[in-house]
Amino acid sequence: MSGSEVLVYSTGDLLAAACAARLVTRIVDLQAAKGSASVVLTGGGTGIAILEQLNRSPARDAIDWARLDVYWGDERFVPADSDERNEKQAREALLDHVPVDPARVHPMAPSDGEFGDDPDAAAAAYAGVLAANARPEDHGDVPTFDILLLGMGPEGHTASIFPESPAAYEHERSVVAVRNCPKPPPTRVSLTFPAIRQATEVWLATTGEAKAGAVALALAGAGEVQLPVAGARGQRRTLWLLDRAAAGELGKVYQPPHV
Ligand SMILES: O=C(O)[C@H](O)[C@@H](O)[C@H](O)[C@H](O)COP(=O)(O)O
Repeated sequence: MSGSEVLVYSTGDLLAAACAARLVTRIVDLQAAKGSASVVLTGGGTGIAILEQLNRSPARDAIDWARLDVYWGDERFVPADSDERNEKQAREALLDHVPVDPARVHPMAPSDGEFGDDPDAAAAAYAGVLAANARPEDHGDVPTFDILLLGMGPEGHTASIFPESPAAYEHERSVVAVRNCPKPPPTRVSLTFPAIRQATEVWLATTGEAKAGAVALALAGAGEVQLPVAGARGQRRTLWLLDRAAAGELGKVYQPPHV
């Protein structure tokens, strides 16, 4: 995966804290430069831990929260009040504790929302939200997200794009419904590769020995259909944030700059 930067941290907690610090700095710089910033959040333990660390950061309110656009890379298609919801977890970890502008926070629909139990309708609606927020300079129907956060699974899924799944072959639509996911819950809504690759920067944050093989394969150039995380690239930057365990197999194929 050419052009990837890899940062390795001694523990997952340090990774989450360091990623939170990076987010503060990057968002503050973006807001100073262009008056606003946009981030795409992810679910999963590492993604939520980053938000929890950001909420605890002494520099948290250096961010102008009212000028931050918040999207999600994927969502579990469950009722709004389900603890499985990425949105609910993100709100509890961070968003409910900072003065975001509700009009600039864009969750994906729940299974008991206006689209009922129809994940295809929820996906189409989110594609419409992205299109409505895209500007002419974005050259399409997806905003150029400033920072897109992702996690990954041991078999190489990212967002809710799983190996050899229909979503891994999707290159037209920006958002799709995902069914029969190996990682519960089984039904989700997810950005596709074209939407993910619209981001200026993609930050992949993962921890644990179970991910080490997929990390090494992705950085060695595996294909995105068999290993979707290999397809998660930013237009200008793809940054991998790993703990030592997740970087454990890199020695065989990749020598990251250890920090
Ligand atoms: O909704 C989800 O489940 C996530 O978007 C998913 O892609 C997650 O980021 C990875 O499965 C990693 O999860 P962990 O960090 O918990 O291993």
